[in-house]
Amino acid sequence: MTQHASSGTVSIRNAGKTYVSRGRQVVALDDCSIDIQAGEFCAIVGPSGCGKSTLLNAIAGFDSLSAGEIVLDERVINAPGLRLRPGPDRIVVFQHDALFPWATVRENLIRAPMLQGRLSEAEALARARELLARVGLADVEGLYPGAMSSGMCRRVEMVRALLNAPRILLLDEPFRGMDALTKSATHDALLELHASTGGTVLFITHDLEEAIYLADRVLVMTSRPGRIKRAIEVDLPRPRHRRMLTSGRFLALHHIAVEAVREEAVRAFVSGERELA
Ligand SMILES: Nc1ncnc2c1ncn2[C@@H]1O[C@H](COP(=O)(O)OP(=O)(O)OP(=O)(O)O)[C@@H](O)[C@H]1O
Repeated sequence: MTQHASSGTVSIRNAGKTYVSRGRQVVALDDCSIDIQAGEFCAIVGPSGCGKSTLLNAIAGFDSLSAGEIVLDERVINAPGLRLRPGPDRIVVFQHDALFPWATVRENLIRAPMLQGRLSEAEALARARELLARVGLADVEGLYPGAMSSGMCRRVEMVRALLNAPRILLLDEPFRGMDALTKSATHDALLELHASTGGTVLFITHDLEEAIYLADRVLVMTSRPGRIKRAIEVDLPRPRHRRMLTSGRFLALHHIAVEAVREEAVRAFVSGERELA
């Protein structure tokens, strides 16, 4: 099961992405560079439209870079002209529901590893049950997604992603729109899964509190064209607990992140005004 998870080093080197839409060029990323260590939990924050999803999609292999390269465990996975190969080594969890509605939780979980021949049915089921128990869902395997809350579905999706033992788990605002209690329980489920599987995680969010609570490093992106403006080391101990949210250190980190993002949001606003002028 852990054939990928012991690795997961990502190098983003001078990445650039320019979209051409209706004859107009949009430079989403420019000279964006960062190294992410194996097992590291990084959160990416930044103003709306700064290129966060573009970067995540480039790592996932959904869209090509226009410049630079992305290297995963010494293999170039994205560069201009390179044939992209998205696969189970890089799994994305989105905000919207992605479970098969016509299949039970058990079928949703064990299908891919069995079809790929990586795990037998018994192995997949044992691993699925172990991970479900870790996120407080020991008794849901016979349910259909329609019978579960969004928070439960998102936890099952994270378990499904990790059953594929990805080198990197990519999450694009997966908890957006959840109520505070559900969000908090889902944070702790993700932390538990990260602690027990040890894989690399890249998590996009607008919620700076969430970013600091979960991550080892918070990467703040500039306004478009996006690049990494600042990497904030989150030196809070693990395991994380909700009571840390009110600690002096947490509040200091939050202040640093808010200021960094605010600066970029203002810059985006000003450049938007100039574009309109
Ligand atoms: N397929 C596309 N074609 C043209 N422009 C695009 C395309 N996808 C994204 N863009 C533009 O690229 C820029 C970056 O978009 P992206 O979705 O990566 O930003 P983001 O930081 O994830 O935004 P948000 O926080 O609002 O989700 C935006 O200006 C967006 O309009």
